Amino acid sequence: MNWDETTEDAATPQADRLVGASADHEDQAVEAALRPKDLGEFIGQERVREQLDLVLRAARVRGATADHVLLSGAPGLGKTTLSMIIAAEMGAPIRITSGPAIQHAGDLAAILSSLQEGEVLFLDEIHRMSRPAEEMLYMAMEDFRVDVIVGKGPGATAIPLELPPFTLVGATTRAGLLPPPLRDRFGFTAHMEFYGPPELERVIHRSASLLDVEIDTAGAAEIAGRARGTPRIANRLLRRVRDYAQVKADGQINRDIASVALGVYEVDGRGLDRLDRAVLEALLKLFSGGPVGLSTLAVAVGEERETVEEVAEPFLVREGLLARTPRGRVATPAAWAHLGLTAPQGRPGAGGQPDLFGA
Ligand SMILES: Nc1ncnc2c1ncn2[C@@H]1O[C@H](COP(=O)(O)OP(=O)(O)OP(=O)(O)O)[C@@H](O)[C@H]1O
Ligand SMILES: [Mg+2]
Repeated sequence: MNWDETTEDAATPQADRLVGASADHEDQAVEAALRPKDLGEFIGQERVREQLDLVLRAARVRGATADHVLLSGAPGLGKTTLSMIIAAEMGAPIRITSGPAIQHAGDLAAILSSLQEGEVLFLDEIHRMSRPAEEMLYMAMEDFRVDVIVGKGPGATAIPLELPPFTLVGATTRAGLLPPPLRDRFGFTAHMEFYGPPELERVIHRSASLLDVEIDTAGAAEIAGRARGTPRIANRLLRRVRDYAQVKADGQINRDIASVALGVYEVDGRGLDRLDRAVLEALLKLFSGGPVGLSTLAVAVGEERETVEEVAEPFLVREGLLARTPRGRVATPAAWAHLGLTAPQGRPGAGGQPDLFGA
Protein backbone atom coordinates (compact mmCIF):
# COMPACT_ATOMS: atom_id res chain seq x y z
CA MET A 1 0.00 0.00 0.00
CA ASN A 2 1.08 3.50 -0.79
CA TRP A 3 1.62 5.43 2.45
CA ASP A 4 -0.35 8.39 1.14
CA GLU A 5 -3.39 6.17 0.93
CA THR A 6 -3.10 4.98 4.48
CA THR A 7 -6.26 5.93 6.29
CA GLU A 8 -6.87 5.92 10.01
CA ASP A 9 -8.96 2.79 9.59
CA ALA A 10 -6.31 0.90 7.67
CA ALA A 11 -3.84 1.74 10.42
CA THR A 12 -6.20 0.45 13.09
CA PRO A 13 -5.35 -3.11 13.95
CA GLN A 14 -7.95 -5.68 12.91
CA ALA A 15 -9.89 -3.11 10.89
CA ASP A 16 -11.00 -5.88 8.54
CA ARG A 17 -12.81 -8.00 11.13
CA LEU A 18 -16.36 -9.08 10.37
CA VAL A 19 -17.75 -7.27 13.40
CA GLY A 20 -15.59 -4.15 13.00
CA ALA A 21 -17.66 -0.97 12.82
CA SER A 22 -15.54 0.90 10.25
CA ALA A 23 -16.36 0.55 6.58
CA ASP A 24 -14.21 -1.94 4.66
CA HIS A 25 -13.81 -1.94 0.87
CA GLU A 26 -16.79 -4.16 0.27
CA ASP A 27 -18.99 -2.00 2.53
CA GLN A 28 -18.01 1.08 0.57
CA ALA A 29 -18.97 -0.62 -2.66
CA VAL A 30 -22.42 -1.79 -1.53
CA GLU A 31 -23.47 0.81 1.03
CA ALA A 32 -24.64 3.36 -1.49
CA ALA A 33 -27.32 0.93 -2.65
CA LEU A 34 -28.53 0.28 0.89
CA ARG A 35 -28.69 3.89 2.10
CA PRO A 36 -32.16 5.17 3.01
CA LYS A 37 -32.92 8.16 0.77
CA ASP A 38 -35.23 10.22 2.99
CA LEU A 39 -36.14 10.66 6.66
CA GLY A 40 -39.17 8.40 6.32
CA GLU A 41 -36.94 5.51 5.21
CA PHE A 42 -34.37 6.11 7.94
CA ILE A 43 -34.92 3.49 10.65
CA GLY A 44 -34.73 4.18 14.40
CA GLN A 45 -33.08 7.20 16.08
CA GLU A 46 -36.61 8.47 16.72
CA ARG A 47 -35.62 11.58 18.64
CA VAL A 48 -32.94 12.65 16.17
CA ARG A 49 -35.33 12.07 13.28
CA GLU A 50 -38.12 14.04 14.86
CA GLN A 51 -35.88 16.98 15.78
CA LEU A 52 -34.17 17.03 12.41
CA ASP A 53 -37.52 16.86 10.67
CA LEU A 54 -38.60 20.01 12.54
CA VAL A 55 -35.38 21.86 11.77
CA LEU A 56 -35.63 21.06 8.04
CA ARG A 57 -39.37 21.70 7.78
CA ALA A 58 -39.03 25.08 9.48
CA ALA A 59 -36.26 26.07 7.10
CA ARG A 60 -38.38 25.02 4.13
CA VAL A 61 -41.37 27.00 5.41
CA ARG A 62 -39.20 30.09 5.78
CA GLY A 63 -37.65 29.47 2.39
CA ALA A 64 -34.29 29.65 4.15
CA THR A 65 -31.15 27.56 4.16
CA ALA A 66 -31.16 25.06 7.05
CA ASP A 67 -29.05 25.67 10.13
CA HIS A 68 -25.68 23.92 10.44
CA VAL A 69 -26.00 20.37 11.77
CA LEU A 70 -23.49 18.32 13.76
CA LEU A 71 -23.88 14.54 13.70
CA SER A 72 -21.97 12.67 16.37
CA GLY A 73 -21.87 8.95 17.01
CA ALA A 74 -19.92 5.73 16.64
CA PRO A 75 -18.91 4.43 13.18
CA GLY A 76 -21.63 2.81 11.09
CA LEU A 77 -24.65 4.36 12.83
CA GLY A 78 -25.76 6.43 9.85
CA LYS A 79 -24.01 9.83 9.90
CA THR A 80 -23.10 9.88 6.22
CA THR A 81 -26.54 8.53 5.39
CA LEU A 82 -28.23 11.32 7.35
CA SER A 83 -26.12 14.01 5.71
CA MET A 84 -27.33 12.86 2.31
CA ILE A 85 -30.89 12.75 3.59
CA ILE A 86 -30.58 16.35 4.81
CA ALA A 87 -29.58 17.47 1.32
CA ALA A 88 -32.35 15.40 -0.27
CA GLU A 89 -34.99 16.76 2.11
CA MET A 90 -33.88 20.31 1.35
CA GLY A 91 -33.75 19.61 -2.37
CA ALA A 92 -30.19 20.86 -2.28
CA PRO A 93 -26.99 19.58 -3.87
CA ILE A 94 -24.37 18.11 -1.53
CA ARG A 95 -20.60 18.47 -1.54
CA ILE A 96 -18.66 15.85 0.37
CA THR A 97 -15.26 16.31 1.95
CA SER A 98 -13.50 15.38 5.17
CA GLY A 99 -11.30 16.90 7.88
CA PRO A 100 -8.16 14.99 6.86
CA ALA A 101 -8.62 16.13 3.22
CA ILE A 102 -8.44 19.77 4.31
CA GLN A 103 -4.86 20.32 5.33
CA HIS A 104 -4.58 24.03 4.53
CA ALA A 105 -7.01 26.86 5.03
CA GLY A 106 -6.69 27.47 1.28
CA ASP A 107 -8.20 24.04 0.56
CA LEU A 108 -11.26 25.03 2.56
CA ALA A 109 -11.45 28.50 0.99
CA ALA A 110 -11.53 26.91 -2.46
CA ILE A 111 -14.42 24.64 -1.49
CA LEU A 112 -16.40 27.34 0.33
CA SER A 113 -16.05 29.88 -2.45
CA SER A 114 -17.43 27.46 -5.03
CA LEU A 115 -20.58 26.55 -3.06
CA GLN A 116 -23.98 27.37 -4.51
CA GLU A 117 -26.68 29.04 -2.47
CA GLY A 118 -28.38 26.50 -0.17
CA GLU A 119 -25.83 23.76 -0.88
CA VAL A 120 -25.04 21.21 1.82
CA LEU A 121 -21.36 20.88 2.66
CA PHE A 122 -20.72 17.54 4.36
CA LEU A 123 -17.52 17.62 6.39
CA ASP A 124 -16.80 14.10 7.62
CA GLU A 125 -14.35 13.53 10.50
CA ILE A 126 -14.58 17.21 11.28
CA HIS A 127 -12.46 16.70 14.41
CA ARG A 128 -9.45 15.96 12.20
CA MET A 129 -9.33 19.31 10.41
CA SER A 130 -6.22 21.49 10.71
CA ARG A 131 -6.27 24.43 13.08
CA PRO A 132 -6.08 27.25 10.49
CA ALA A 133 -8.88 25.64 8.45
CA GLU A 134 -10.95 25.36 11.59
CA GLU A 135 -10.60 29.05 12.29
CA MET A 136 -11.61 29.92 8.76
CA LEU A 137 -14.65 27.70 9.19
CA TYR A 138 -15.78 29.65 12.30
CA MET A 139 -16.20 32.81 10.27
CA ALA A 140 -17.73 31.02 7.32
CA MET A 141 -20.34 29.33 9.50
CA GLU A 142 -21.28 32.46 11.40
CA ASP A 143 -20.98 35.29 8.91
CA PHE A 144 -20.85 33.46 5.55
CA ARG A 145 -17.59 35.20 4.86
CA VAL A 146 -13.94 34.18 4.64
CA ASP A 147 -10.72 36.14 4.51
CA VAL A 148 -8.53 34.87 1.73
CA ILE A 149 -4.87 35.66 2.35
CA VAL A 150 -3.06 36.75 -0.78
CA GLY A 151 0.73 36.93 -0.85
CA LYS A 152 3.28 36.06 1.82
CA GLY A 153 5.14 37.80 4.63
CA PRO A 154 4.75 41.54 5.32
CA GLY A 155 3.08 42.13 1.94
CA ALA A 156 0.28 39.61 2.59
CA THR A 157 -3.22 41.02 2.55
CA ALA A 158 -6.56 39.55 3.59
CA ILE A 159 -9.26 39.86 0.96
CA PRO A 160 -12.76 39.38 2.38
CA LEU A 161 -14.97 37.11 0.32
CA GLU A 162 -18.74 36.85 0.72
CA LEU A 163 -20.19 33.34 0.64
CA PRO A 164 -23.70 32.28 -0.31
CA PRO A 165 -25.70 30.84 2.60
CA PHE A 166 -24.99 27.10 2.92
CA THR A 167 -25.64 24.33 5.42
CA LEU A 168 -22.62 22.74 7.01
CA VAL A 169 -23.20 19.15 8.12
CA GLY A 170 -20.29 18.01 10.26
CA ALA A 171 -19.84 14.39 11.31
CA THR A 172 -17.63 13.09 14.08
CA THR A 173 -17.08 9.89 15.99
CA ARG A 174 -15.32 11.94 18.68
CA ALA A 175 -17.56 14.86 19.66
CA GLY A 176 -15.42 15.35 22.77
CA LEU A 177 -12.46 16.36 20.59
CA LEU A 178 -14.28 19.30 18.99
CA PRO A 179 -13.24 22.69 20.31
CA PRO A 180 -16.21 24.40 22.01
CA PRO A 181 -16.20 27.41 19.62
CA LEU A 182 -16.78 25.00 16.73
CA ARG A 183 -19.42 22.98 18.55
CA ASP A 184 -21.28 26.18 19.49
CA ARG A 185 -21.63 27.24 15.87
CA PHE A 186 -23.92 24.35 15.00
CA GLY A 187 -27.60 25.19 15.31
CA PHE A 188 -28.50 21.56 15.87
CA THR A 189 -26.50 18.64 17.24
CA ALA A 190 -27.68 15.08 16.81
CA HIS A 191 -26.23 12.36 19.01
CA MET A 192 -26.68 9.02 17.32
CA GLU A 193 -27.22 6.09 19.66
CA PHE A 194 -26.58 2.40 19.13
CA TYR A 195 -29.65 0.64 17.68
CA GLY A 196 -31.81 -1.81 19.57
CA PRO A 197 -32.59 -5.29 18.18
CA PRO A 198 -36.03 -4.31 16.79
CA GLU A 199 -34.54 -1.48 14.72
CA LEU A 200 -31.70 -3.69 13.50
CA GLU A 201 -34.24 -6.31 12.46
CA ARG A 202 -35.98 -3.67 10.37
CA VAL A 203 -32.64 -2.63 8.84
CA ILE A 204 -31.98 -6.28 7.96
CA HIS A 205 -35.41 -6.86 6.42
CA ARG A 206 -35.08 -3.69 4.39
CA SER A 207 -31.58 -4.57 3.14
CA ALA A 208 -32.61 -8.16 2.41
CA SER A 209 -35.40 -6.95 0.20
CA LEU A 210 -33.06 -4.54 -1.64
CA LEU A 211 -30.56 -7.38 -2.11
CA ASP A 212 -33.35 -9.72 -3.18
CA VAL A 213 -32.67 -12.17 -0.36
CA GLU A 214 -35.42 -14.12 1.38
CA ILE A 215 -35.23 -14.02 5.16
CA ASP A 216 -37.80 -14.83 7.84
CA THR A 217 -38.44 -13.02 11.12
CA ALA A 218 -36.38 -15.39 13.24
CA GLY A 219 -33.46 -15.25 10.82
CA ALA A 220 -33.42 -11.45 10.95
CA ALA A 221 -33.62 -11.53 14.76
CA GLU A 222 -30.68 -13.94 14.91
CA ILE A 223 -28.50 -11.60 12.83
CA ALA A 224 -29.72 -8.49 14.68
CA GLY A 225 -28.67 -9.97 18.02
CA ARG A 226 -25.08 -10.28 16.79
CA ALA A 227 -24.77 -6.92 15.04
CA ARG A 228 -23.45 -4.92 18.00
CA GLY A 229 -26.10 -2.22 17.74
CA THR A 230 -24.71 -1.09 14.38
CA PRO A 231 -26.55 -1.07 11.02
CA ARG A 232 -23.30 -1.35 9.06
CA ILE A 233 -22.42 -4.57 10.90
CA ALA A 234 -25.99 -5.87 10.49
CA ASN A 235 -25.76 -5.36 6.72
CA ARG A 236 -22.35 -7.01 6.57
CA LEU A 237 -23.45 -10.06 8.57
CA LEU A 238 -26.51 -10.32 6.35
CA ARG A 239 -24.29 -10.52 3.25
CA ARG A 240 -22.14 -13.26 4.80
CA VAL A 241 -25.20 -15.25 5.87
CA ARG A 242 -26.64 -14.84 2.37
CA ASP A 243 -23.41 -16.32 0.91
CA TYR A 244 -23.74 -19.29 3.22
CA ALA A 245 -27.43 -19.77 2.43
CA GLN A 246 -26.74 -19.69 -1.30
CA VAL A 247 -23.85 -22.15 -1.16
CA LYS A 248 -25.05 -24.55 1.52
CA ALA A 249 -28.84 -24.28 1.31
CA ASP A 250 -31.58 -23.01 -0.97
CA GLY A 251 -30.70 -19.34 -0.49
CA GLN A 252 -33.40 -18.63 2.07
CA ILE A 253 -32.36 -17.40 5.49
CA ASN A 254 -33.97 -18.68 8.68
CA ARG A 255 -32.74 -18.86 12.28
CA ASP A 256 -30.76 -22.09 11.82
CA ILE A 257 -29.02 -20.94 8.66
CA ALA A 258 -28.13 -17.58 10.26
CA SER A 259 -26.87 -19.21 13.41
CA VAL A 260 -24.74 -21.84 11.68
CA ALA A 261 -23.37 -19.35 9.15
CA LEU A 262 -22.31 -16.85 11.82
CA GLY A 263 -20.80 -19.73 13.77
CA VAL A 264 -18.64 -20.48 10.73
CA TYR A 265 -17.49 -16.85 10.79
CA GLU A 266 -16.86 -17.12 14.56
CA VAL A 267 -19.34 -14.41 15.52
CA ASP A 268 -21.11 -15.67 18.63
CA GLY A 269 -24.68 -15.17 19.86
CA ARG A 270 -23.86 -11.83 21.39
CA GLY A 271 -21.74 -10.49 18.53
CA LEU A 272 -18.33 -11.30 20.03
CA ASP A 273 -15.71 -12.53 17.60
CA ARG A 274 -12.63 -14.69 18.14
CA LEU A 275 -10.52 -11.81 19.49
CA ASP A 276 -13.20 -10.64 21.93
CA ARG A 277 -13.61 -14.16 23.25
CA ALA A 278 -9.85 -14.74 23.48
CA VAL A 279 -9.53 -11.65 25.69
CA LEU A 280 -12.41 -12.74 27.93
CA GLU A 281 -11.18 -16.32 28.10
CA ALA A 282 -7.67 -15.26 29.13
CA LEU A 283 -9.10 -12.94 31.75
CA LEU A 284 -11.29 -15.68 33.20
CA LYS A 285 -9.15 -18.78 32.83
CA LEU A 286 -5.62 -17.45 33.35
CA PHE A 287 -6.33 -14.63 35.78
CA SER A 288 -9.46 -15.90 37.54
CA GLY A 289 -11.39 -12.87 36.33
CA GLY A 290 -8.77 -10.25 37.26
CA PRO A 291 -7.86 -7.64 38.15
CA VAL A 292 -5.03 -7.89 35.66
CA GLY A 293 -3.02 -5.18 33.90
CA LEU A 294 -3.67 -4.44 30.25
CA SER A 295 -0.13 -5.34 29.15
CA THR A 296 -0.25 -8.72 30.87
CA LEU A 297 -3.63 -9.46 29.35
CA ALA A 298 -2.36 -8.49 25.89
CA VAL A 299 0.66 -10.79 26.17
CA ALA A 300 -1.60 -13.61 27.29
CA VAL A 301 -3.70 -13.36 24.12
CA GLY A 302 -0.68 -12.72 21.89
CA GLU A 303 -1.90 -9.32 20.71
CA GLU A 304 -0.64 -5.76 20.90
CA ARG A 305 -1.76 -3.70 23.89
CA GLU A 306 -3.49 -1.26 21.52
CA THR A 307 -5.42 -4.04 19.82
CA VAL A 308 -6.83 -5.26 23.10
CA GLU A 309 -7.55 -1.77 24.36
CA GLU A 310 -8.98 -0.21 21.20
CA VAL A 311 -10.41 -3.13 19.26
CA ALA A 312 -11.72 -5.64 21.79
CA GLU A 313 -12.35 -3.76 25.01
CA PRO A 314 -14.80 -1.00 24.04
CA PHE A 315 -17.48 -3.50 23.03
CA LEU A 316 -16.78 -5.80 26.00
CA VAL A 317 -17.16 -2.81 28.34
CA ARG A 318 -20.32 -1.64 26.57
CA GLU A 319 -21.79 -5.13 26.88
CA GLY A 320 -21.03 -5.18 30.60
CA LEU A 321 -18.65 -8.13 30.25
CA LEU A 322 -15.47 -6.40 31.32
CA ALA A 323 -14.70 -3.45 33.58
CA ARG A 324 -11.68 -1.18 33.56
CA THR A 325 -10.69 -0.45 37.15
CA PRO A 326 -7.71 1.42 38.62
CA ARG A 327 -6.15 -1.96 39.51
CA GLY A 328 -6.67 -3.51 36.11
CA ARG A 329 -9.21 -5.33 33.97
CA VAL A 330 -11.92 -7.25 35.78
CA ALA A 331 -14.48 -9.68 34.41
CA THR A 332 -18.09 -9.12 35.42
CA PRO A 333 -20.50 -11.90 36.43
CA ALA A 334 -21.99 -11.69 32.92
CA ALA A 335 -18.62 -12.66 31.44
CA TRP A 336 -18.50 -15.93 33.38
CA ALA A 337 -22.05 -16.67 32.34
CA HIS A 338 -21.40 -15.83 28.69
CA LEU A 339 -18.49 -18.25 28.40
CA GLY A 340 -20.35 -20.88 30.42
CA LEU A 341 -17.75 -20.88 33.19
CA THR A 342 -18.16 -20.79 36.94
CA ALA A 343 -16.43 -18.06 38.90
CA PRO A 344 -14.19 -19.27 41.73
CA GLN A 345 -15.59 -18.57 45.21
CA GLY A 346 -15.08 -15.00 46.35
CA ARG A 347 -14.91 -13.63 42.83
CA PRO A 348 -17.46 -11.34 41.27
CA GLY A 349 -19.88 -13.65 39.60
CA ALA A 350 -19.45 -16.43 42.13
CA GLY A 351 -22.89 -15.61 43.49
CA GLY A 352 -23.69 -14.29 46.95
CA GLN A 353 -20.07 -13.39 47.65
CA PRO A 354 -19.01 -9.88 48.58
CA ASP A 355 -17.63 -7.92 45.65
CA LEU A 356 -14.00 -7.50 46.71
CA PHE A 357 -12.74 -6.33 43.38
CA GLY A 358 -14.69 -3.18 42.72
CA ALA A 359 -16.03 -4.51 39.43
N1 LIG B 1 -31.09 4.33 10.30
C1 LIG B 1 -30.70 3.53 9.31
N2 LIG B 1 -31.60 2.84 8.59
C2 LIG B 1 -31.19 1.99 7.62
N3 LIG B 1 -29.92 1.79 7.26
C3 LIG B 1 -28.97 2.45 7.94
C4 LIG B 1 -29.32 3.36 8.99
N4 LIG B 1 -28.19 3.87 9.49
C5 LIG B 1 -27.18 3.33 8.79
N5 LIG B 1 -27.65 2.47 7.87
C6 LIG B 1 -26.84 1.66 6.94
O1 LIG B 1 -25.56 1.47 7.51
C7 LIG B 1 -24.53 1.79 6.59
C8 LIG B 1 -23.53 2.66 7.28
O2 LIG B 1 -24.08 3.93 7.53
P1 LIG B 1 -23.22 5.28 7.35
O3 LIG B 1 -22.19 5.12 6.29
O4 LIG B 1 -24.16 6.41 7.22
O5 LIG B 1 -22.50 5.32 8.78
P2 LIG B 1 -21.54 6.46 9.37
O6 LIG B 1 -22.11 6.86 10.69
O7 LIG B 1 -21.33 7.53 8.36
O8 LIG B 1 -20.19 5.64 9.61
P3 LIG B 1 -18.67 6.22 9.66
O9 LIG B 1 -18.49 6.83 11.02
O10 LIG B 1 -17.82 5.00 9.49
O11 LIG B 1 -18.52 7.20 8.54
C9 LIG B 1 -25.21 2.45 5.39
O12 LIG B 1 -24.97 1.70 4.24
C10 LIG B 1 -26.69 2.38 5.63
O13 LIG B 1 -27.29 1.58 4.65
MG1 LIG C 1 -19.65 8.10 7.32
